[in-house]
Amino acid sequence: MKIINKINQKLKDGQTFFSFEFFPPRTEEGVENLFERLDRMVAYGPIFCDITWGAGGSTADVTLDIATRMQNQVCVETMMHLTCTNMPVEKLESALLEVKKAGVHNILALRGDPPKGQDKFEAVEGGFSCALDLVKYIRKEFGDLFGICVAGYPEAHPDGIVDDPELMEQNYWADIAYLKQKVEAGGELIITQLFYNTDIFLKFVEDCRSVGITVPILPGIMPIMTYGGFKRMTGFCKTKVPADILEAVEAIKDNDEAVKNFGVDLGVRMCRRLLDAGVPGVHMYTLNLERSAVGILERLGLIDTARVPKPLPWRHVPTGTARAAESVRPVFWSNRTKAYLKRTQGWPSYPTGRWADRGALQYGSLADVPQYMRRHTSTDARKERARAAWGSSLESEDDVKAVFAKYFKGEVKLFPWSEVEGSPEAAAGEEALIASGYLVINSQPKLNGVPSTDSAHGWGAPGGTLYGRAYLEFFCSPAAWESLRARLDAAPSVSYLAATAAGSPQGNLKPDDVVALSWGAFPGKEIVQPTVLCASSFGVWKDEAFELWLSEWAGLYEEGSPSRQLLTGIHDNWVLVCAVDNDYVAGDLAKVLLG
Ligand SMILES: Cc1cc2nc3c(=O)[nH]c(=O)nc-3n(C[C@H](O)[C@H](O)[C@H](O)COP(=O)(O)OP(=O)(O)OC[C@H]3O[C@@H](n4cnc5c(N)ncnc54)[C@H](O)[C@@H]3O)c2cc1C
Ligand SMILES: NC(=O)c1ccc[n+]([C@@H]2O[C@H](COP(=O)([O-])OP(=O)(O)OC[C@H]3O[C@@H](n4cnc5c(N)ncnc54)[C@H](O)[C@@H]3O)[C@@H](O)[C@H]2O)c1
Repeated sequence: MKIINKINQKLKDGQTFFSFEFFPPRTEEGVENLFERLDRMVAYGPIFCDITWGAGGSTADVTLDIATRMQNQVCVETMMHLTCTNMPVEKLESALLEVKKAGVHNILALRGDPPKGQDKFEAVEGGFSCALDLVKYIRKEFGDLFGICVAGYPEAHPDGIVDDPELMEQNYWADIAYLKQKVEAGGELIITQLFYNTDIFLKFVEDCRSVGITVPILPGIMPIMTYGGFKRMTGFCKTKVPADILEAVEAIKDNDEAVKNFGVDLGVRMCRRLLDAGVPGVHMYTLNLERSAVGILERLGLIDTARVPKPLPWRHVPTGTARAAESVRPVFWSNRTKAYLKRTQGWPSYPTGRWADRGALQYGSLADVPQYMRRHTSTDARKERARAAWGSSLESEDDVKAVFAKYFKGEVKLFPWSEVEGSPEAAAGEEALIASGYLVINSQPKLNGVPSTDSAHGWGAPGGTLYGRAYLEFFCSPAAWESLRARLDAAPSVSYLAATAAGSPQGNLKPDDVVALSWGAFPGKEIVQPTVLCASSFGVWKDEAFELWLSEWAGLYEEGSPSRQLLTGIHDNWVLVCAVDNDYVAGDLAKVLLG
């Protein structure tokens, strides 16, 4: 969906909004860290996130890949920066075709800075010499498909900043006249260069309006995070820093913590002034860091880190994309959303309703998701981190059990069966179950009439009432399975499925059974039923769940080592069980399992 349409809706509803800008990290490790941060920051509900295009096109492939993953895996409306530097038209066209295919339909069209070692911008052969040409090109070749944003300079573009006041004034107005051309050619939104004097920004907006530029103008806010970074950036951009700010920063320049805190205080003051003056939203230059941008927004009351909004129990897909209408997902992937989205790429949604044919669900093969099968072990640094969390060597099944226990107590934040770092939502009885030898990998608590605003289990709009059947999924040893199976068969309200790595699923659910696991009643709406246990998907999931023993965990240790043998043995012999207690009022699933 075009970002401008989302902004127009916010303007109509009188709601303030914010957005986050990121840049492509230089290493693979950095990219993975960025995605973890994105997961956390997107949960706060930015209206969009954008990713920069490295100077001179140096990060083209990484930027394209990150933009694609942001839109389709992190599920946030994404805008990609694109510049003309070193980009002949054919390269621009192929980049645009690639993002079009990936569903990234918002572009920040820029000229770009001159390549390193060159003072003046010169168009590459067969390329464009200014952002205006790029905007025109995108509109000519792609019609109205892309939402186009352009850059604005409240203090004029640095090339036009000169000492002579008369010439400066001329350059300032020439820049505004040129900005108007960019808008007339198709620019629907303006984001500005950083500034520290809010009066200058407000005057710039007024001046733009005076020449007939009517599109929204978002202030680019760069929180001061380090003294060095602040000096470098304001020097490079020729930013006018008010004397009181400069003095305050100079006085604390050797105290990094004080500089960061000052940056947050200043960001809050600047944004408050801008919002009070009628600016509709703020664009945060995050520099890929969380603390300052989130700190500012929290103090402005635009986000509440203690209550992160959750429209559904799982991350929703941006409106306007093919998956936007999706409202149901199988429970198995609840901690592996990205792998699920990858394996179901091309589905409009999980088939629901009376005529849905779930027997024919076509999941992508495991080979399509290598990135997500080695989430915690994809780089040496990650392997190191995972070994620190799960043990540098494992001697017995008790050592393995201890890792699960620590994860559910929140003492370990990494887990082979979860893409995200953090502590799982507590369900009933995991501790006792793990102590009894059940290696729990997923669970859902029994809910019977919990308010949708509940701090632990809430999701959806306020005013709703939530229900859920207790669900537990775990590996158990072949010896434990014998007696457990008899108890599960005898329990009147329990449905279950079980399988070994090599075997087919067995249990008391039929292949086309679907059990509702969570549902909510909201005023004026039909029942929403976002999580299900889908029997036909279990066969697909169990291969993934077993494979994670090997790709995420056993692979940390040397071939032939006792640790690797231990984990491979569990993979080869243990049973994966998923069980649901249909009695969400009086059922006690943990009791059935413990016997
Ligand atoms: C929000 C934002 C994001 C940015 N992101 C990136 C990024 O991801 N990657 C990156 O490399 N750089 C980025 N930049 C920097 C940007 O590429 C540079 O500032 C560059 O020097 C100018 O780009 P532009 O799109 O503003 O250029 P343009 O709009 O083309 O303008 C450049 C200058 O030339 C003048 N000019 C150009 N053509 C004409 C004309 N026909 N008539 C009159 N005047 C003209 C303009 O007035 C202006 O002074 C970003 C800048 C901003 C503000
Ligand atoms: N608003 C901007 O003007 C802006 C934004 C992004 C990038 N850029 C320029 O693009 C080029 C490539 O940037 P990169 O992402 O590869 O790495 P980088 O290391 O130069 O910049 C890292 C990040 O800092 C921020 N940033 C950099 N220059 C900025 C500026 N002048 N104003 C506001 N924010 C700025 C952006 O978020 C950028 O992604 C550089 O020349 C950079 O200065 C400018």
